[in-house]
Amino acid sequence: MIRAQRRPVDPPVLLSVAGTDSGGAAGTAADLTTFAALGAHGACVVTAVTAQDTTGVRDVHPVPRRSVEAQLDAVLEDLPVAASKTGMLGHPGVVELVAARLGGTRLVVDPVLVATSGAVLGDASVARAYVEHLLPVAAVCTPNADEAAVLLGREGTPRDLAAALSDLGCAVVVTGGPGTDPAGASCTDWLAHPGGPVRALAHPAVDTGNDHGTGCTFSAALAVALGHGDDLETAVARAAAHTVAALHRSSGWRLGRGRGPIAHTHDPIRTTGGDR
Ligand SMILES: Nc1ncnc2c1ncn2[C@@H]1O[C@H](COP(=O)(O)OP(=O)(O)O)[C@@H](O)[C@H]1O
Ligand SMILES: Cc1ncc(COP(=O)(O)O)c(N)n1
Repeated sequence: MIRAQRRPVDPPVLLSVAGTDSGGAAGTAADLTTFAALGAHGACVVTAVTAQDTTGVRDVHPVPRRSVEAQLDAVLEDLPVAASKTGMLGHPGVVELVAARLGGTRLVVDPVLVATSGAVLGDASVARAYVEHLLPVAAVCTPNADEAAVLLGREGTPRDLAAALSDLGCAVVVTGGPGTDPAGASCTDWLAHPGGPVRALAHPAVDTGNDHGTGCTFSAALAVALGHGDDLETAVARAAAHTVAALHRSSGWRLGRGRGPIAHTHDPIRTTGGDR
């Protein structure tokens, strides 16, 4: 007798709206692999194609707005998106488009403006569009301290920048690498809710030069946790733990001539050498 098979549970669908990185460390590559590592199905809307490696960005080819719009329509008209995240958007028109389509949903905005290598991936008009259109309708925004200062047009402590950005209407995590601790032993992220207190969230620092794609991985993991229904503090803690574990896995790698990729792998398949 053939028994009726129970239908497997559908994975949550997570959407990445980001640029590609030909070196496979940041952007779409980091987002989709993080979604997969955390058990989600990843959809991706590509906003720009970058020629990039571990040492820097050689070329940026923006995807036309109407193509970004068509990709967004294709995903949103077909798939039950539980949460989304944005990375490099590259053009103010694309920032406005994303605000119109994804505003008010479980949306994590990683305002990518400058790459780790120093390349500008979003100019002043993009920063203005984030402030005017996207941050007021996002669930949470995850700039590093430099990006937070560019968005606000002024310097400040990470705590102060987090509080000021949250006044725009969304929760904010100002992320900090190991440079936030003079001893380099811990990293502190600053979490601010609109109108609420700012909390310092510290975790151990990983001593590594392989951190290209870290911010993308963190914000993608944060979107997965929010898609699961976690509250923001739990989601931030889970995303940080995932990121730290990934940085540990790649810390001994020697890939590329520059800042190597953060690990996107889970349990690597090891070569056993067969029966020898
Ligand atoms: N060397 C590190 N060890 C542990 N955590 C890190 C390290 N570098 C970054 N992080 C964490 O990774 C997340 C993303 O931060 P960050 O590196 O500031 O992003 P970005 O790539 O946008 O600059 C944060 O939670 C931050 O604390
Ligand atoms: C396409 C793309 N998106 C995002 C980043 C930022 O990542 P990082 O800060 O690690 O350079 C990047 N370099 N390229």
